[in-house]
Amino acid sequence: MTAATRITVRGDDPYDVVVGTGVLAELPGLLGAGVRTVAVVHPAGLPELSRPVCAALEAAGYEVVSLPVPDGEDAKSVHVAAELWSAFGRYGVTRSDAVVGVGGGATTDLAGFAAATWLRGVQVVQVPTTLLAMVDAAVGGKTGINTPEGKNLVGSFHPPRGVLCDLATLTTVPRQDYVAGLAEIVKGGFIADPTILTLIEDDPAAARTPEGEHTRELIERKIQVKADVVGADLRESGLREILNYGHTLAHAIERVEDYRIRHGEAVAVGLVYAAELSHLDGRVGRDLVDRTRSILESVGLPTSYRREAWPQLRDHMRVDKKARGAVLRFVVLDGVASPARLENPSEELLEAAYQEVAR
Ligand SMILES: NC(=O)c1ccc[n+]([C@@H]2O[C@H](COP(=O)([O-])OP(=O)(O)OC[C@H]3O[C@@H](n4cnc5c(N)ncnc54)[C@H](O)[C@@H]3O)[C@@H](O)[C@H]2O)c1
Ligand SMILES: O=C(O)C(=O)C[C@@H](O)[C@H](O)[C@H](O)COP(=O)(O)O
Ligand SMILES: [Zn+2]
Repeated sequence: MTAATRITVRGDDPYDVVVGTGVLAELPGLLGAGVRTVAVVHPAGLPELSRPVCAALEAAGYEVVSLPVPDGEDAKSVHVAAELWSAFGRYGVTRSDAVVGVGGGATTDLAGFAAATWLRGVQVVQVPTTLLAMVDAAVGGKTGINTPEGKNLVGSFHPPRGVLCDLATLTTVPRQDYVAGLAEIVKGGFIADPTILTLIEDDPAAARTPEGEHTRELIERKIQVKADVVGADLRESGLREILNYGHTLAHAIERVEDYRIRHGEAVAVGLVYAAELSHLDGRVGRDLVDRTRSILESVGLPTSYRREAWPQLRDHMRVDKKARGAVLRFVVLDGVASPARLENPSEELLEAAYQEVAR
């Protein structure tokens, strides 16, 4: 066990992100007063993650309902959400009760969405167990599910009551899933915290493991970036869009792949595309694009995608949430830690940037 760090997310309903190793005992303290029943939503195939959570809650006197859901992205569907709503009804989850989401970002997105919609909103505490979920998905209150038309198209802003990141859970995360989480950390480096970039550049091999010398610092720095942004702009009326850097293309790739590519891997390609757009629009030098590619490749993330997919990708980008009518809007960079918006880029620019990531 290590001493816990508490990162506070400000806003109308502030909450803490608790980070440490062996910190599960902190979980009951994150629930609000008056909770009796806790519905624990978790991937069906990972009972070793949900069992200790349920046990800690039972030991603290809560009535615990264990609700297994499909693994990964398959959980983010209206059908699975409907099954959770039925279960909440059967087990009598009331407005004074709580949902706890345990798992990767897909599970916490679904659990948050189910909590946001049940009885028009019950409290949720997130217990992320992947790198990506700790540094991004579980923090900030964006919840969502996918529809046949695209990624996260249905959802709500529903901040958690608290977030518990037990770093001990990271030791079992498959290596490729762990590395995928680094894409969101690198994103945080480019939009806001350049120290993240130098920490990875100094020792990329260490960054790839939960045991790395700077792992905890990388995690806490990225959580701080996210906390600062969502604390100032929960509903993405402006500033929060910077967290979407790289995501316009990434979500289109995920849709084209029918979600059989990891979110973080698609984000890695999307980060290179956004850097290329920034360069071709005359905002940054080629060095920033090269640095983006080099840092992502140094940890084993992809930086290119199929050339022939462009027409399909372009079509899917239409439903990006930053679009306004037919006008596409991108987060780009004017430099490291200097995000900006690119509105209504020409088709030529969009395609020219894609040619640079195409293989
Ligand atoms: N809401 C947000 O702000 C936000 C931000 C970023 C990403 N996301 C979403 O997060 C999702 C991606 O999250 P992810 O990368 O965690 O993927 P994921 O949830 O699919 O998890 C990856 C895999 O790891 C398994 N797993 C989880 N914890 C484990 C553990 N401790 N040990 C072993 N296996 C474990 C999962 O069951 C899954 O098979 C996407 O749906 C993405 O859209 C949301
Ligand atoms: O928190 C945010 O805001 C983000 O954009 C973080 C992203 O990493 C995340 O993938 C998010 O779910 C994308 O949001 P969307 O609104 O484009 O679906
Ligand atoms: Zn993301």
